[in-house]
Amino acid sequence: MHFLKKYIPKYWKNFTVAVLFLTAESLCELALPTLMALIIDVGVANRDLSYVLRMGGFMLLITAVGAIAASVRNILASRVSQAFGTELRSDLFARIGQMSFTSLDRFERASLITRMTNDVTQVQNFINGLMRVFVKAPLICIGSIILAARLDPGLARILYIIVPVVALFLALNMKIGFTRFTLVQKALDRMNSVMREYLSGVRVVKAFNRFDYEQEKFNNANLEYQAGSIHAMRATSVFNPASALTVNLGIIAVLWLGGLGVQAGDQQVGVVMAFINYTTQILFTLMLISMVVNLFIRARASAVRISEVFAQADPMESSEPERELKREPEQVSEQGKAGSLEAGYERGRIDFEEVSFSYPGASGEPVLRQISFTCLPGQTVGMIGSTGSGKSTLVSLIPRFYDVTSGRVKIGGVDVNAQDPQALRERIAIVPQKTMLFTGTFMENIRWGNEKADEAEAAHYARMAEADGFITSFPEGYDTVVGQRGVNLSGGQKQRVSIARALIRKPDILILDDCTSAVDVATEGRIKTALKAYAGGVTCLLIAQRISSVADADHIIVMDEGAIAGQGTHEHLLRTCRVYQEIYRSQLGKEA
Ligand SMILES: Nc1ncnc2c1ncn2[C@@H]1O[C@H](COP(=O)(O)OP(=O)(O)OP(=O)(O)O)[C@@H](O)[C@H]1O
Repeated sequence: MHFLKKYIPKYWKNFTVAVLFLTAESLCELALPTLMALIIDVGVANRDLSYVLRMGGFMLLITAVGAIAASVRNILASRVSQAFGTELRSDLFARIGQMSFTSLDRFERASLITRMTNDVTQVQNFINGLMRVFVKAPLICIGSIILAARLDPGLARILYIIVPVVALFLALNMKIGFTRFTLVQKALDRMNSVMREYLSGVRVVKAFNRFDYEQEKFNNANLEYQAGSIHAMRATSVFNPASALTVNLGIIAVLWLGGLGVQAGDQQVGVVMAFINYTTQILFTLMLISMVVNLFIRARASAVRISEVFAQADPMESSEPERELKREPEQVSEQGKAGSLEAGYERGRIDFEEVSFSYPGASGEPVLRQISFTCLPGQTVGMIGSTGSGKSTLVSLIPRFYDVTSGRVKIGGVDVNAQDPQALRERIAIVPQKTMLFTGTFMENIRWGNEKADEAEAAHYARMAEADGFITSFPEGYDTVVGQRGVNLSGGQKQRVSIARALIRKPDILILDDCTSAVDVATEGRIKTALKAYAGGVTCLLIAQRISSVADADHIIVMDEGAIAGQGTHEHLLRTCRVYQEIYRSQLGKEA
């Protein structure tokens, strides 16, 4: 839970001020029973009305001071806990944003949402609770014991018994509650996960009429959450009544022994009443502690889950920083020469050298085996192969979404492991296989790729991606709001908007991962012609299912079961590559 340390310097001052007001509030509360004992034993016993009024007025004043201190403390407590919660959520969001795919894959997406929301709230509630009992509880508890002992050392022995017993109950409560509340948070994760999956697949669920099945899945997760919560509550519920019972037994003992003392004339009524007040205050404080202990148990379970996100070691963070843009010229030409006829610095050049890759945590055969190829700047390289042959995985190594298991991926002649992932990605634009648009207008979605680009540029690239036609057919044109994930668009329309979003980035390397699969052949042809004009010095990697999509590429790579089955031009592959011939035959129905 080291992550909490970061917030201490920022909030300790307000926290301390809140605690000071809390101390004032506690001192006021502590003084009241003694004042009351004086009113009864001195004022009432001696029928001294002016003493009663004076002390009564003093009690009122002290109560008012206590109330003001409590209000200020409440305001400060809310301010500190809310500000802390907001900052923690924001830091978590930033941390998740920095995570590599390797780290992200370790967490369920729904679990990350629960951690950012519910878990942060639990910690925030605890901090708030802490400012209600921190200092106050021990102060009132110890102060009550001392003041009660001063009033009557004999009766105080009862307190020496009940306080440790109640403290033991609190400790047990904490120990038993922690594991159970951790399980409750996990059950909440599962429930969120079912909900999230349902919402993202709602069309499929409706198309297959499987709502009942999904409903049952949700109900099961919901019941599991309920059972977990009940189990946790049940396991810890015994401790509060047990504490109350212990204290009440103590009060009975005080009444009994005090009553005997009063009867025998050794004891004053006011003292017995003050003693009972102090005992009740102790009970109240211990209850308060118990409430905060419960908050603490949940907060601790939540803080552990939050710290897992912060502690997620990211292999990419530990690698060397970017240095390729500042390389010495001699070094550049040497690296540039390797495997290339052209020397010098080539930002769009891609080299794969004997690359093998397995997804972190996955067992079995590597997804990619001994991949070697080179894309020269400005080349259009097609990539084709059966489904699951590793095409998307291969291109995900270029922006360093994952680190290779062995071999080297070089961009611009420099190993990607020696480059800062963020700077590297600045130079690459990807149109992913699964199109993703964000809530906002067409214009916002396209300019999302490059904030600096103006509206005319956005329209220019939309035309290039064959998106301008259908965008302008909407009454509000580029200002039409695209629903969440582009829900109000067809698959092909979404693909074209995401192509425009990539083009506006003006990258050194453009990766198009099967992004015209939902576009008709004629439109695809026009996009490709436009891309040729656009490409210039841009290296374009084009993954496709249709051979016609890659046939005119400068170079084609054929993937088969994680390895390269052949590479070269269309004609060369038709002559030499069996896998390519098979794809060609299956698609065109003619012999190669
Ligand atoms: N995040 C992941 N974790 C573990 N394995 C994965 C992951 N993503 C893909 N795989 C596996 O890697 C292999 C290659 O998948 P990949 O998506 O790269 O293939 P592809 O050639 O792009 O397929 P398609 O043409 O269907 O998109 C598959 O066997 C797949 O199961």
